[in-house]
Amino acid sequence: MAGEALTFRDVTAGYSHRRVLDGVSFAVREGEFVSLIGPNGSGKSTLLKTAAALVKPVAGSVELFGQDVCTLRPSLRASLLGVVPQKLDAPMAFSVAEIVMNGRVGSMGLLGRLSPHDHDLVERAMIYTDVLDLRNRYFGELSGGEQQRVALAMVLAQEPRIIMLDESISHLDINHRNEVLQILLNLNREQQLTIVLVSHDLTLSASVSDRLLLMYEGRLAADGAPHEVLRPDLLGRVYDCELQVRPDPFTGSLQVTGNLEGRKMSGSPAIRTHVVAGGGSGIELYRRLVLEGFGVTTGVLNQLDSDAEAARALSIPAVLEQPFSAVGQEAADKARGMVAEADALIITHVPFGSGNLVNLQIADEALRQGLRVFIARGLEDRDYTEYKAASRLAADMTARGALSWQTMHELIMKLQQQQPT
Ligand SMILES: Nc1ncnc2c1ncn2[C@@H]1O[C@H](COP(=O)(O)OP(=O)(O)OP(=O)(O)O)[C@@H](O)[C@H]1O
Repeated sequence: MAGEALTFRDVTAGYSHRRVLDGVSFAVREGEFVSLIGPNGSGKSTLLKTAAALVKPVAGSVELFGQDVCTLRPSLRASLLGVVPQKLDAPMAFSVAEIVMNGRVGSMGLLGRLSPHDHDLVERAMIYTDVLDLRNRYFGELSGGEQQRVALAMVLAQEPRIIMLDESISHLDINHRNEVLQILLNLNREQQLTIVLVSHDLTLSASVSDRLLLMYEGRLAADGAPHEVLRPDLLGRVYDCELQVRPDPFTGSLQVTGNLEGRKMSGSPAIRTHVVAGGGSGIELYRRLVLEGFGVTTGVLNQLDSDAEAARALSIPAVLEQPFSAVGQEAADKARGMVAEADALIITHVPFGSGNLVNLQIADEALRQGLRVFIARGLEDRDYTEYKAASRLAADMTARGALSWQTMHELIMKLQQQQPT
């Protein structure tokens, strides 16, 4: 069995004021083709940077072929690992050929010259990636896709034993993307090159990879064969949306698709929601509810609150109170009128104080009248009312049938499951 090419042992890493990776452990064996997937900001690029020793772990260790990456000499590290970044930060006034030659710098002799063998490798890398015709052009004047192919050529010329690609094929047109993938697959099969591909294309990742690593909020949420990782329930939790997974009828490879058909069908809003928000706790939810085809009203919010701004931008009817004022009788009654038209009332992760407690009391009245009420979990941690009045009321409402929610995906599933008949 092949040895371990890349090993992460309980790695915690990040930037000066921000921890991103949190206890990440996995091993990629030599000759494996692995895709690293996960939502934006989940830590994929940071993981790649940690593997390349550009980010140093604050705990745990990273090994390349059994050697601690932080103690490897840069030239040895370059012979083991090549990273194709999302965007190559190369001097714009360098020619394509000069940049690709840069891939051989680590192996230059004492005289600092490239050997004929080096020149052959540079030329082959340019042929593989279809940039030979661009060899005399300035890097800065190339298109995004052309620049990505040059970056890949530079790493191929480096002849590393592991190649990591950070979304590096996303800008390529379909022909070049397929060609690059074919090159990677050939190198993987014929020369046991280990590949780690960061990709947002789950279908593509499933079709080319032996294994998928799924990142979520800086941790490894799943590690396994595509059919073990691409499970709708798991993807739903991680991506916070509904995804379908089916085998391709011709190739058998898994295909992951969003539920756009459902969205297109919803003409007039099937479910009208009233959202109790504030302090920015509603922005993402408003957007999501509107995109999913729900009717949305909101309030009572204070004018100038970021939720009030978001509601205005999304044309969501809102009841507003003066800035920095407690919710008054007139606004509360207007909100009651809106709630009377709703099929469900949602309380976000909004903090409660004496000024907005009335919003929770309106929700309580609605619950008593049979409206479905959804309360974001953890209200006790956001309760600034005297004697914890808000948490006590919320607990009482929960005992009388109010439902709790944490993620938007969970909330939307619950809203859809319980459509009014
Ligand atoms: N140089 C940096 N300094 C501080 N924080 C950073 C830095 N680079 C990234 N981050 C933060 O670290 C988190 C993880 O970012 P990272 O780029 O690793 O995610 P990703 O999964 O690659 O995202 P994407 O899919 O959007 O490329 C994000 O919250 C990001 O804002």
